[in-house]
Amino acid sequence: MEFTSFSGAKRTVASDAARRADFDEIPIISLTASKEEILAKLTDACTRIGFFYVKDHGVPQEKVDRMFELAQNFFAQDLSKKNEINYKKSNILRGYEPPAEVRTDETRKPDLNEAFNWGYERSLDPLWSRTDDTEEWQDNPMSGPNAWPNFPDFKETISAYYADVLALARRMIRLFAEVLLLPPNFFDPLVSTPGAMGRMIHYPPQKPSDPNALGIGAHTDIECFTILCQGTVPALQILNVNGDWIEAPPIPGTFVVNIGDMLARWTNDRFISTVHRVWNITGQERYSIPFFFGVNYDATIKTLDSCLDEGQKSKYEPVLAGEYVWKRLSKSRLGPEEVSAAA
Ligand SMILES: O=C(O)CCC(=O)C(=O)O
Ligand SMILES: [Fe+2]
Repeated sequence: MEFTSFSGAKRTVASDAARRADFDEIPIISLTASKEEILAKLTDACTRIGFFYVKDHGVPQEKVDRMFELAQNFFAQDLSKKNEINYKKSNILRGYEPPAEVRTDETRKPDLNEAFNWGYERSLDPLWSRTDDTEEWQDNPMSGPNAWPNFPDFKETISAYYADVLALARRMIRLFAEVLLLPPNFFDPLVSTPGAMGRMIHYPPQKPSDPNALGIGAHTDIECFTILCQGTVPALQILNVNGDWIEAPPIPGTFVVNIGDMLARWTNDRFISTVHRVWNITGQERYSIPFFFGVNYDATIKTLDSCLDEGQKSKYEPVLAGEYVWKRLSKSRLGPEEVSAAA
């Protein structure tokens, strides 16, 4: 079987069945280890696997727990209530996505999950909100206001979590800069108002007999990297280099971090953006909270010279971050006519 991701990359898939990851197949990196150890483990994980767990990350468990409680309560509402903020009412795809509408893997049925999506606002960013409470949207297809629901403590709960994960992401991108032998602050000016989107996702249990309808179809992530909080129900699977699906179960106190296509483009695939999917055959409701960290939407992603050998050309054309994210997200969420009308 061959699978083509939205980024155009082709991967071989040996079989639809998944197996448990062997020890060390998805490394666990402690962020309180020595810098030397962190950089060595990150280098290996980013260049060989594209996925790893982080522990000792500094985000308090209470903030995580409150997010999962919020997710359960929010998704328990009637569909009509949730649809008051349907993402099709937002011209930047923010708000509520009902089940079976988004087709992340174009070759299969739409995803079974329902989700709430929100994006960066200065009012959510401690770097800005202490000094400035005006929002200034950048001139690109992804910047703009969120679609917050009328639901108790919604924005407050999300703000508390998002601020900490945003700080963690800015810390991680400094580490990635060092892995790439760049100055640690290389990316800092590019993440002052970053394209940083959060999602709360609910995956209903599904029958194992229909692998064509998945919680979320096979895909690679779009942004630089993802910080995923998995909750307690295992269902995430990643495609290893041999074309085998391996399970990446939740580990208490950790986040899963995976490299996305922006960092793959930046590094000419020295950093690997790995295909993954969610297949929830546990019989339980599953909730997860990914955070997708990209650069400012007006930044250009052009392969770093240090990732090209002398005279080597990049596989990737330079792209404007906001346009790239819009193209990819709208492809799976809007019909082709709506995408060209909105372009
Ligand atoms: O829910 C998960 O475990 C993964 C979600 C995911 O891959 C995504 O939203 O891109
Ligand atoms: Fe993903």
